[in-house]
Amino acid sequence: MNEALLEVNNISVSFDGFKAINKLSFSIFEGELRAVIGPNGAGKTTFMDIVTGKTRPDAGEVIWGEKNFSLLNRSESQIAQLGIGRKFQKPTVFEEQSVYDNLLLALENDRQPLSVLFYRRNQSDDAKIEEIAAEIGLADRLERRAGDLSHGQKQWLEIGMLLAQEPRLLLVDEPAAGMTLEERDKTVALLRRAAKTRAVVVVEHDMDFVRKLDCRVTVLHEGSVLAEGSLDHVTENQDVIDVYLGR
Ligand SMILES: Nc1ncnc2c1ncn2[C@@H]1O[C@H](COP(=O)(O)OP(=O)(O)OP(=O)(O)O)[C@@H](O)[C@H]1O
Repeated sequence: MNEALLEVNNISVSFDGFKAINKLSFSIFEGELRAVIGPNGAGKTTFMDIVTGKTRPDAGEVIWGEKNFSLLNRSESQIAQLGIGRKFQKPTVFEEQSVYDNLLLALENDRQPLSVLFYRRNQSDDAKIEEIAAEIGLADRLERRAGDLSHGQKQWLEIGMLLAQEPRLLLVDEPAAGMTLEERDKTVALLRRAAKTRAVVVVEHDMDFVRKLDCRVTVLHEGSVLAEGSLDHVTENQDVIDVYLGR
């Protein structure tokens, strides 16, 4: 396997004495698609909060990239700048703007405020936006108002907005929730495509969706890794059956 892109090492965090994350250690590798599953309260969201700098762990290390940067004591925006993008469960696109303008705004995010002020549409942005729109299946919806998109399309648009910032790691929280079966299948294809050129971590409860992702799975339970491997491997694990699947 490649070098670890992200390594969480022995991290713990308590809320009012309750250990939400308990000596959690695992790694994500460059260009890897990984599913993270586990029962409610297992610590999946808290794990993402720690990686993105929203929550500070009480102990442990979070190490990023080949230069082994510590992500602790870095702000959320610094961590985003280092190449970690996060997709929250609810889509947060600019409803009044077109799909094109939403993607443009995401591209502009990287630029200096002054250049945004004097912005003119240019060919390289057009090409980039068309490329992303094709990747997220919205190539024929560029002029559509984002608020008029379906729930699934909004989710894809937001993933596209994150891709515009060229993250090396994309964290995606429960993408399948609220989607039709057809939208789910398209989302699986989108995430699998996205993971060809960057690492993608997907937190998801929907087992059918996770099976279709066809990737390595990490099972969390009580803030630690309970099992890891292929979905078949972890679903045969008696501990996983006891705490998660058998309920
Ligand atoms: N800011 C907070 N303050 C207090 N308790 C918290 C906080 N954040 C998380 N917790 C608690 O930590 C535990 C882990 O929560 P977390 O949201 O990470 O689990 P999860 O695996 O994402 O669950 P779900 O599948 O329900 O989203 C839960 O018991 C939760 O109530």
